[in-house]
Amino acid sequence: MWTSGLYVISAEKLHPHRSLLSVMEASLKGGATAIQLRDKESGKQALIEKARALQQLAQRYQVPFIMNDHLDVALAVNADGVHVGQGDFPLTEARKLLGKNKVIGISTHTKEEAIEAEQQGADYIGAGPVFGTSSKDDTEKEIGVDGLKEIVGHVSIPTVAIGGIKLNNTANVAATGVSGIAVISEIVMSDHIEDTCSRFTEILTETRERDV
Ligand SMILES: Cc1ncc(COP(=O)(O)OP(=O)(O)O)c(N)n1
Ligand SMILES: Cc1nc(C(=O)O)sc1CCOP(=O)(O)O
Ligand SMILES: [Mg+2]
Repeated sequence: MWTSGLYVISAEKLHPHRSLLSVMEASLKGGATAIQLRDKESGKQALIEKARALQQLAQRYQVPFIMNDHLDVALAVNADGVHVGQGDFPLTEARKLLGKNKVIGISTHTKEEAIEAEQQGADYIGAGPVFGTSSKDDTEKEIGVDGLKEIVGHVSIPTVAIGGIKLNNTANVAATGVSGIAVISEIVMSDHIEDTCSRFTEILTETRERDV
């Protein structure tokens, strides 16, 4: 299942000297199991062009491409899914427009939000921020590994941990029983993206093998 791995989220402004496509392709070469376009700056036309290019790239690597926030862009490029936040397009309305075969993920910060997300038919939840992050301005309070563990224990759909996830804390995050992890800065700002992604994947696998 793609949610059981490394979900890489874009942040073009963090790598001004490398293109969006080269960064995301390096992530895929390193083993990313899903990619998301997260872009708070571009207008709709540019978003559609970037999303279309990433959808085609993801298809070549046979992983899902998820569009953040913009359901209309997801529909325009036939993305594999959309990720919405608590204040974004309502999940139940998104499902009516996207149908049951597309992926819908939603951000959650508490066990109550996670339970509601599952009841409303989310395919996965993003749970965070686990740790402090500088990649998003308006985050909720850090939930820590204990908060993450609590969320994981209350839902059966896959939980993807997000927020401040680095190589040096991934083993602790993975030990909570999360399905996978979503990462921005540690990957897109890396000088060796492919190797960094491979290392994330190794740590996830090692932790799972140790904990069975
Ligand atoms: C996998 C994943 N989890 C959480 C988020 C955050 O979504 P949201 O709360 O809507 O915040 P923005 O990313 O839109 O600023 C995410 N994008 N992906
Ligand atoms: C996009 C996003 N959403 C979060 C949430 O808690 O919902 S934290 C976050 C930023 C994650 O970036 P980094 O891996 O650089 O910390
Ligand atoms: Mg959002």
